[in-house]
Amino acid sequence: MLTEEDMEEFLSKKFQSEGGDFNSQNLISATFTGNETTNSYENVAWFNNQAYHSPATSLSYLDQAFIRFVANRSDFAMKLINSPLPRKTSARVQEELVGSLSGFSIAFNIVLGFSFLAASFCLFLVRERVDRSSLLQTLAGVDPFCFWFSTFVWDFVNFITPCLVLMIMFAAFTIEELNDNAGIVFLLFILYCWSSLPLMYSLSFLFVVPSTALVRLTIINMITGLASIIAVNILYLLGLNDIAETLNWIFLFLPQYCLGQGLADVYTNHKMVNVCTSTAAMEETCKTSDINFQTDYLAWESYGVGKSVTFLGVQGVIFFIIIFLIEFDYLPLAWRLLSSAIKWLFSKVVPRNGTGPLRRTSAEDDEDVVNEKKRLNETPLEELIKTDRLLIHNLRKVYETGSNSFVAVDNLCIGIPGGECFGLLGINGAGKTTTFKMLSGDYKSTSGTAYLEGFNINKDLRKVQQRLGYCPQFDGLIEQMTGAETIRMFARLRGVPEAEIPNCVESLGKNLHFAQHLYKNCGTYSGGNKRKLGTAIALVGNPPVVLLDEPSTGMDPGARRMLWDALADVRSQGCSIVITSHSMEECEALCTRLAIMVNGQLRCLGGPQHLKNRFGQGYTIEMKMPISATDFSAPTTFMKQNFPGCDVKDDHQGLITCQVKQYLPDGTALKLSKVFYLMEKSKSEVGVMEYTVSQTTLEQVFLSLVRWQKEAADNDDADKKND
Ligand SMILES: Nc1ncnc2c1ncn2[C@@H]1O[C@H](COP(=O)(O)OP(=O)(O)OP(=O)(O)O)[C@@H](O)[C@H]1O
Repeated sequence: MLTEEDMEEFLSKKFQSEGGDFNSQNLISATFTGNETTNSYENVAWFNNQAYHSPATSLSYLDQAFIRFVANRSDFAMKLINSPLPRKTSARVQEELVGSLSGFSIAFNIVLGFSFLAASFCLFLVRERVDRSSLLQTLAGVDPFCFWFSTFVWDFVNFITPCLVLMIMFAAFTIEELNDNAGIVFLLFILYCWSSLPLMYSLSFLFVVPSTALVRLTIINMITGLASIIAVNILYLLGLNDIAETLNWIFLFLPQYCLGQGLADVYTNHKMVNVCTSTAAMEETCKTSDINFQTDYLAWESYGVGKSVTFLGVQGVIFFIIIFLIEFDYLPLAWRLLSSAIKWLFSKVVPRNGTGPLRRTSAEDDEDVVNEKKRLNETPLEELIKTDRLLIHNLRKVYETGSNSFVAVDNLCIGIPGGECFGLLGINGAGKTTTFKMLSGDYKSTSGTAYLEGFNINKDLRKVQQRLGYCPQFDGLIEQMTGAETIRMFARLRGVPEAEIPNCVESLGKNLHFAQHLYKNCGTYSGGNKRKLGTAIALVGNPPVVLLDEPSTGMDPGARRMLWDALADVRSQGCSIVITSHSMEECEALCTRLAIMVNGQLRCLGGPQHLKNRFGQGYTIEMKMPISATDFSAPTTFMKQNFPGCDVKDDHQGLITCQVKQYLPDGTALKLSKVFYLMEKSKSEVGVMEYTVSQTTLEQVFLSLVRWQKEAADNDDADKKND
């Protein structure tokens, strides 16, 4: 359409009148102004910038129209070719490098996801270690190599599965840079599993709460992986190649970094290889522009992944060595030696007042305890091994808490023959569990040792553990397994023949009275049933020595008696049992010998009757008075007059309890016949309705001995307050 109007006005009117979309209606136009006489023209080609080729098309049409007009040839036609100039090779390479940033973002996201995935493998390990379940497995004969190998194989299978899914996704989304090198990418994934799993295992030893371990290890993985990759790549982009190269070497010791950098390198190298090997000219340009690419993807130089692959492989070996150094106590030992050296140096620089570890007030040495100590220290070991199945020889444990040391077990000496049930009694904190932990190898003793069937716990711990059944104070069960599965697992570990296992499971369930719960998950068990299962685990495979730490806690009276029967059976078959309990009834029912621990030392040692005879304070007499009686002075006076030194313990609800001394002031023993004669007399003289005479109970012996620990503790507290 021709017009003489101003072009902008013309176009806006046309747009308004025709309506529709401006960009599709108005592509090109032209304005011609000029003077034929002076032969001067000013032509303008207009174009809509939305269309790629509109400038060239517009110019072409304008030129064609102008030539037709000037040459007066209406058939004149022009053909226009619009083609970009060829780009510089270096510009193309640069463009590919910028494009390879998507390789970086793929690597970044994979590392982010793997930070969570890798950390999740520590959850079960921390739980097993803290619940003492792994200790029980070790006691059942699991070799540490076997434990870590099977853990690794299982975790590896679980880890490699998401890696395979990722590779399927690369294929589905046609990420050809990774698909074309699937072998290398898969190798990176395999080696990442190989190195990151043992790293997580060794770090899991630092934690006691599984969820804390998961969160902290995820954060550690994210920081070591993402921050390191970002830092190195930004430094390269900023041209700070020297610093980036140094950091690259340092970060190669981190599995996360190796994986991320490796994947990004595979991606970039693929792009570079494609560009630089497309023509000879490109290859030349790449060489002259110092652009790195490797036709061998496993090359050591950039962008090969040789370094990442090698370092991932080496890391796996190093982290496994660390696990075994921890497992065999070399690393904790080195740490203890280092911290003692630092403490020693520090004490030289800043002298401290103090007399070494806080030793709890010492008990007066009892004759039986002294004799046992003497026997164990003076008899040759070869002789003792013949008579005593378990020998606890000057066992001592000092806990280091911050700057303080605390003696929990103080030179314990006990010999326990085969077929004995030995009770270790004491109030809370006396040191019983610590003793068990040292015997089971859970804790190292500070000094002294123990021998089980001649094997020294400090030198042949594995052999000791294989001969020991242990029911710890806290259950140590894997909550996802049923009771039957748990017993079956421990039976297999202890080498019970496969054919006998079903019978073993059923009989333990029946004897310990929890057969109806055998096929339920342990996590759903009540406290008492958990203790029954814990005891069953300790008894699986008939070990020669069984340690039971408060096995009957939480059991109902019926179940408790069933447990006693089961333990009595086991003892009669020749097994030595060492039991701790707060139930004196249980100790009287089960123990052939017992010791009471006070402040980490033995306060007394011997059979229940022997202890009652030695430490008993005579007889306990209970008198029942008529309900209407309100004045008890007459019976009280009667008792005090007839039984010198009589202690009236209680006088409520018409019930009077008196403690009568076994020996009279002149040293002669009080005869039972005299006791009954006087009590019969009390019926007629002071109106006693009924009476009972009983010997001092074990509980009374216990209370009289441990009262000493309480008093000592109270005195210690008072001293501290005074300080
Ligand atoms: N890991 C530890 N670090 C520091 N002190 C500890 C540690 N474990 C135990 N103790 C302390 O050692 C002492 C003995 O503890 P232990 O658990 O052996 O007592 P226990 O006789 O088994 O008590 P309970 O009857 O309550 O089980 C206690 O004073 C306790 O606080």
